Amino acid sequence: MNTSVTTQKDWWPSPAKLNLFLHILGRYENGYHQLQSLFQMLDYGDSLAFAISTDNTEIKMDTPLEGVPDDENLIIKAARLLARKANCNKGAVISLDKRLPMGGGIGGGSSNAATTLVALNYLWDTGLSEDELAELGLSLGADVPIFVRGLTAFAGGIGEDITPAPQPEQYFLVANPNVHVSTAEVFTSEDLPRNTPPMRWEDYEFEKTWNDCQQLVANLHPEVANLLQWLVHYAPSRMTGTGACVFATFSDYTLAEQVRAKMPEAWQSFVAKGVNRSPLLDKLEQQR
Ligand SMILES: C[C@@](CO)(OP(=O)(O)O)[C@H](O)COP(=O)(O)OP(=O)(O)OC[C@H]1O[C@@H](n2ccc(N)nc2=O)[C@H](O)[C@@H]1O
Ligand SMILES: Nc1ncnc2c1ncn2[C@@H]1O[C@H](COP(=O)(O)OP(=O)(O)O)[C@@H](O)[C@H]1O
Repeated sequence: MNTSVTTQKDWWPSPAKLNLFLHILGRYENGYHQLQSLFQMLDYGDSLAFAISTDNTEIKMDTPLEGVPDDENLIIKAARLLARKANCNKGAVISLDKRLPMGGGIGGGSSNAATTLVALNYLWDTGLSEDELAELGLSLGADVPIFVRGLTAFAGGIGEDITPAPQPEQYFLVANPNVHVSTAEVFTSEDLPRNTPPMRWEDYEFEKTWNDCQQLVANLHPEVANLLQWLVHYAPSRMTGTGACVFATFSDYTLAEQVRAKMPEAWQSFVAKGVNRSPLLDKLEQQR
């Protein structure tokens, strides 16, 4: 008799974001930059599953991430941080289904950390509030709180000062020029503009904004410039975050897919819908 039992994994979404614009206003004394941005949540991303243990406190990946040792994986860091903060005596074996390019400016690592905090807080029953999770997340990266909150939002400060900003329904063709851009490298460059005047959120219009990192990154990596030049032929296009991914905006899904079909194969790409509420929030609500 076959006694093996297969239990289906319960997957938690870890969505990508786009920075629809990114203005750099200045630099704080600690080296971090004061910015203004619009973080658009997408319905597309990685997924994480958590097997909880109640008899030991071990936290480990069962799907190691190529090039990222477990001790440096933001998923493991987030889980350990939560366990410490909440004096948790449980463990977890974590699976990651990675779809998002790493270091692409679409927030994969930060989103993985936020999903880990939100999911384990529920599965371990550690009872932290959303504010407490966002604060914990900030110590892992400037982008983690916005993924914990899970809303399309304007962000100020270093990215943690969040104002929800629902956007009209749009589709995004997101493409990866296959170059890795380090966020730290961009922010330490002498050539980065750092003097964009502050903008009132109510004055936001896509056409009147830009990404202050785009020119620098396009100069450093001609592939980014080539990709932008190709996309802008079809739709308004811009780089996200500190790069290297680039997006083009469409009001129609089919049109976005048609342009994607024409794209040279060297550029990996996907079409995603912009959402005002992250799929992570929906997943959490389904549990309750
Ligand atoms: C600027 C954004 C826009 O989304 O770039 P992307 O990483 O998404 O491309 C993010 O806020 C990045 O957030 P995140 O990637 O979490 O940043 P962190 O790990 O905290 O910091 C990475 C590096 O960027 C610098 N940094 C980050 C945020 C900020 N407001 N000013 C900075 O100068 C830090 O000095 C650090 O060396
Ligand atoms: N779980 C993770 N997923 C992705 N990257 C991770 C993860 N843990 C650590 N990292 C590191 O964080 C870096 C930035 O990753 P990511 O958040 O995907 O890019 P970006 O901040 O440009 O959107 C990666 O190059 C990688 O070294």
